[in-house]
Amino acid sequence: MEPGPPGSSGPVEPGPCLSGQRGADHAASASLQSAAGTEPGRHSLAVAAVLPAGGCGERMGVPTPKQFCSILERPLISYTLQALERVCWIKDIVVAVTGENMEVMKSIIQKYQHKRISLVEAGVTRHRSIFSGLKALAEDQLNSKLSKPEVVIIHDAVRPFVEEDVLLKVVTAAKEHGAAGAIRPLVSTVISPSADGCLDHSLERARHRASEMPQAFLFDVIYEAYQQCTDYDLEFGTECLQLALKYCRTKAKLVEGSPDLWKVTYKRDLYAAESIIKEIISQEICVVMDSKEDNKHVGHLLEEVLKSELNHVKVTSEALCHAGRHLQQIILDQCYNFVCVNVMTSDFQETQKLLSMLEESNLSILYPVVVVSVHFLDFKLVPPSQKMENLMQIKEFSKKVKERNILLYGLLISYPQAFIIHL
Ligand SMILES: Nc1ccn([C@@H]2O[C@H](COP(=O)(O)OP(=O)(O)OP(=O)(O)O)[C@@H](O)[C@H]2O)c(=O)n1
Ligand SMILES: O=C(CO)[C@H](O)[C@H](O)COP(=O)(O)O
Repeated sequence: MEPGPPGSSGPVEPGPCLSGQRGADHAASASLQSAAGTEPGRHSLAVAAVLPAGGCGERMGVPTPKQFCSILERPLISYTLQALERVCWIKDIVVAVTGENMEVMKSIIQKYQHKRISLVEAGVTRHRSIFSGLKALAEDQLNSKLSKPEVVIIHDAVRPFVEEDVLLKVVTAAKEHGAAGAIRPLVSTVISPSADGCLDHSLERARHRASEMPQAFLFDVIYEAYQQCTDYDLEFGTECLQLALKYCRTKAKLVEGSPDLWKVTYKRDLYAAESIIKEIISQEICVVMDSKEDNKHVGHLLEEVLKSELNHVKVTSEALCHAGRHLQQIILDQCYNFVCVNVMTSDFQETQKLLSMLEESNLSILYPVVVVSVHFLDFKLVPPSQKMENLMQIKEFSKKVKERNILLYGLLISYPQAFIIHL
């Protein structure tokens, strides 16, 4: 089966793998170590993850398994992998994929430069796929580059919005209780029908919860539970926490999760996921200026206009020329939109500086970063050949940084005309 959604668009531009750590990672990492009763720098808790990705997505109703459907030109599973991969304390990520989709998965790993991933053959049910992943992590595997973790996270490949804090919560709770899982309040009431299709009984909604993912387990607990499972469990079971309870008498700790943990199931969920990503990346705009002192800098005026026009968007401004410490922080705080206003020069040095900072930050690994480079030219004084040169230069930069998931647009302004070049 070929990857790509119904009517899927052109090639996907990869974002490289995050190599550095963000501040949040350090904090989470440190608290994981302390929760695990270890000290930073010494032996820390060994954590791995198993991602079942062997389903066919029947409910989505499209030929492509949903984990390979594209959202903003990138396969769904790549978002989920990246969300786990950026958590530095997850050592190995084992993905269960059908033999049929093994090559597709390999090409996604290569294209998006995913790291720390091992592939195993999925089973015919989700439980069998998870068991296959756990077997690969068990210590009795010959010639395996994987080692048995103390705690294993299980997370569906089709839940792309998993944050580090919930992973940390389930892992620390699993360390203490043996098992833990994310839950959400029920949206609808659960009822039980009788054989004749009539209501038998209804559950009190406030007393029940929806079980979501991620879940985490002491590896020995969940592996033992899967080894003892009946074929019926493996065929029809839908709840890993239940297996730990049934076969290891381990009562899972339940952890409140965020609404974004829901599982992409129906076609409309792909649109919902796309909207969530767009919302995440459109929360802030930073106007970058090429001079600090000038209060009348057109960048300040633009900032004011954007503030009054875009009510729900945080608008900040920062000068690039003063070592950019604040700008570094804005990038670290995950601002995805920049308008670089150049009044002092008509060359692209300032924009290039910003692009270098963005490239170094790895911000664009998960989601695209947009940069609009604004330049003022007096078209009466500047010969057409220079205008052309400027346009070509923006186009060249744009091509180069697109490979890094940075979308560069150029705006050359001369009164009274304005050109926007959509590159
Ligand atoms: N034999 C299977 C079946 C499911 N899964 C995975 O389990 C997760 C959650 O399952 P579900 O949402 O039910 O996925 P599908 O089985 O693909 O969907 P459907 O039930 O609509 O066919 C998905 O990441 C899916 O790929 C798996 O690894 N192996
Ligand atoms: O929600 C879950 C955790 O309990 C699972 O994702 C769910 O049970 C998967 O089941 P299915 O493959 O039947 O959709």
